[in-house]
Amino acid sequence: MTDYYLFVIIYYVFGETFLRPRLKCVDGELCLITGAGGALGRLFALEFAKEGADLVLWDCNSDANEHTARLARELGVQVRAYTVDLSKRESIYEAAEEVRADVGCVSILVNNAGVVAGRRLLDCPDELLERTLLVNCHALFWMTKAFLPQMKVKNHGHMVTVASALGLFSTACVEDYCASKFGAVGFHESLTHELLAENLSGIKTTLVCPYIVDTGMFAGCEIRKELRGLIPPLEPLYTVQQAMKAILAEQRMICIPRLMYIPFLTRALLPWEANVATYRFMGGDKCMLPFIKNIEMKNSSHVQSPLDSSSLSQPGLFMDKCKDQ
Ligand SMILES: NC(=O)C1=CN([C@@H]2O[C@H](COP(=O)(O)OP(=O)(O)OC[C@H]3O[C@@H](n4cnc5c(N)ncnc54)[C@H](OP(=O)(O)O)[C@@H]3O)[C@@H](O)[C@H]2O)C=CC1
Ligand SMILES: CC1=C(/C=C/C(C)=C/C=C/C(C)=C/C=O)C(C)(C)CCC1
Repeated sequence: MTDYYLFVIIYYVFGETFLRPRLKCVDGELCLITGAGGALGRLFALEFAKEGADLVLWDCNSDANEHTARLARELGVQVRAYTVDLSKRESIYEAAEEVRADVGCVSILVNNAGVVAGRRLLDCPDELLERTLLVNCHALFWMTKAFLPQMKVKNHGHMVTVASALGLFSTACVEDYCASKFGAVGFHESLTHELLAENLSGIKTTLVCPYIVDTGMFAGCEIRKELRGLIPPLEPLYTVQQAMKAILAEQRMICIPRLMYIPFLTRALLPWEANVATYRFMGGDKCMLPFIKNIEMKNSSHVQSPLDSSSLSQPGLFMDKCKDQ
């Protein structure tokens, strides 16, 4: 018995590190992507379309979502776009009903949509902090309740959670975001254990934890100048291609780049003060300050108008277009 588990542990440690995994085929699967109008969501849609999966695209930004849908249709797959506000449970359940009636059972769910308040906690309107938790974390509950039951019936499916490196270790001034992404990681892991405990081995899970990606969401966030060449912000396409490889290999988790496993491990292994010293040395302690300053500057130079849609996608701006729907 002990020998068996020892063998299994060694097999997976070395297997995952050294063996080239076989990639699964998702041709003909129905894949739902949230935040599909955004940078990574759009790229996920196009990568899944290239693999032959039909798509259901959700976003609160109808124009951006439709744009993704048009691009994906050009690749020859079936695509339906839905305007959904993920911060509202009812909006999720209603859209899920519509999807079931329109196209049937979703077999791959990519929970990708995410937001950040982008303000210092004490300066941030409560609603903006709440929104981060609702979109990045609570929505995972409702999405799972809406789509997992059909996967369970067939013991077939794949749940992908796009979390963040900031769901594995944290930094200053993004309390809302870290709380939501640590929540997403915990949710994802617990769900994975539950599926395994129920012997539902046909339902796969993948957790995606990227470092800064050059999509504009964290524009300005930077570490110490001398180290920026060593750990540069990630290209969006590279990020999604790495995530796709992990998904198709049915890998349980991926940090992008792999270097991000180091702060994840040292957070747990080193004494707190040693981690603080490392953060200070690498500029990880104040990396969010220029990002927040950026948003403050945009907010202060912006005359707020409900008709001015250019303001709405910027994090930290109090007007939230989703609220108007
Ligand atoms: N960019 C980065 O540095 C990193 C990002 N991530 C994660 O990757 C994911 C994608 O990020 P990225 O592509 O950069 O972000 P984007 O802002 O480009 O895309 C997010 C999309 O989600 C949409 N969205 C926001 N709120 C809601 C809502 N309430 N209901 C429905 N849709 C909503 C956005 O619409 P709108 O634009 O109109 O608000 C946007 O289209 C997020 O989960 C993010 O946390 C992880 C690590 C690093
Ligand atoms: C804290 C810290 C670092 C910086 C991390 C950063 C800057 C992460 C940004 C992540 C983002 C923006 C994720 C979005 O989801 C280092 C230098 C890697 C190592 C030391 C600890």
